[in-house]
Amino acid sequence: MIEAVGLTKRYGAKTAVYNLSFQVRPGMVTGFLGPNGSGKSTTMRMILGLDVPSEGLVTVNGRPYRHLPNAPRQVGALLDAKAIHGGRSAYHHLLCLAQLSGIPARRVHEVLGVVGLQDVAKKRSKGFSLGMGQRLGIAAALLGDPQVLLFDEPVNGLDPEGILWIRNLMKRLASEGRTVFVSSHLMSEMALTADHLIVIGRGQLMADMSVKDFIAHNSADFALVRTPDTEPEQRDRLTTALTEAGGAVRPEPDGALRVTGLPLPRISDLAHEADVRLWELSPHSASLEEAYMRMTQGAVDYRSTEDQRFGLQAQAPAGYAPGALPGAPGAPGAWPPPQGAPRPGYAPVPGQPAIPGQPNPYAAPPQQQSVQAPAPAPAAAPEGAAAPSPADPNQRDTEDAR
Ligand SMILES: Nc1ncnc2c1ncn2[C@@H]1O[C@H](COP(=O)(O)OP(=O)(O)OP(=O)(O)O)[C@@H](O)[C@H]1O
Repeated sequence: MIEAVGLTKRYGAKTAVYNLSFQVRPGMVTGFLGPNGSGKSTTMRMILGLDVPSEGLVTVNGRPYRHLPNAPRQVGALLDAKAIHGGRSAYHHLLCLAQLSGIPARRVHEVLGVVGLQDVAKKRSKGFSLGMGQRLGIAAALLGDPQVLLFDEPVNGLDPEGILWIRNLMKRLASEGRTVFVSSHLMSEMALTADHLIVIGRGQLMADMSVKDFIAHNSADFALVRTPDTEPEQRDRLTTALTEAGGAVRPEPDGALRVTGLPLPRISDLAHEADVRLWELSPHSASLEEAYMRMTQGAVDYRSTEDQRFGLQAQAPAGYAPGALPGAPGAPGAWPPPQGAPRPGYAPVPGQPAIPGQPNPYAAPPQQQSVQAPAPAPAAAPEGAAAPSPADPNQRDTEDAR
């Protein structure tokens, strides 16, 4: 179990992590998500005692990492796969680590097999591809057979086969009762791998909940409605009828209508009453990626001028005056938003109005949830965002089930 309480890290004037409190429990894979520069690596470094918190505390199995007896046997981590002495072979790299922690040499052979590097164990690691380096880093994390594992972007550089392998590995480690904490930018991968999510934005906790709840709380279910292409007036008539009935209607690029706020049978009845034929009426749920984009919209430091994310927001409620892009000073999505102001950077929280005093038209049935509106904290745009790496060939491990 990993537990953070009021964890804060400042680098001079820069607050990288602010007042983070969360628990990472054993027996499940917990995904750690956040935009570039949101403080994920800093948090992981503090968990591992590589950075000292400015305030607060983080413990592993009840103790700060530096106070853990024989820490490498309790905690394994992949932080930076490139942090390897390139002149050493994979075998010798692992053997050195094992000897430092009193781990028997036979364990080196075991982990080389687990990660599929047994055939290149004697080769110098400087000739390794990015994916092979990732596997070597994972082998090092597994060396002490630890109960707690941290992986920072473990699928970085892995090809589809490698990604599948690591997905299965993490699930297996969690099913053995271990604590598995993994950061990733790949939402589709997290949706398949993680059971639970901790999401941060600009160093602050934004969500701590199951993947299922996260999607339910941060995405509005919607209906896709399609009228005959050849009769645009039917589409206009239906748009009017649905809007008058309280639905929010947004045209899709392919000519369909995306409708929120009305149940499917009601849409069907309204179409019938308006004498409109339907070619499609289908229910849809947002993906984890869409839910994540909606939640973190206001907490992104780096954004292309061609970024399409704005379109992922739920349509603004009546009376809402859109302004500059979220994050711009003085814009509705500026960080931190003024007290009580609408938050265009976030999907309306289910059960809560997007604008105080007005109903939330996209609301799912009210449920208990723990999305947190970050408290004001000093934050400035960090430098140097890492780009995802292309896939590259990798080895196959001895435990590959396929
Ligand atoms: N040693 C340091 N000195 C000064 N600032 C730092 C240091 N380490 C991190 N930061 C800053 O703290 C912020 C959080 O960085 P961090 O690397 O933890 O984010 P991240 O979420 O891991 O980002 P990414 O997803 O891009 O890897 C960034 O603004 C970064 O520039």
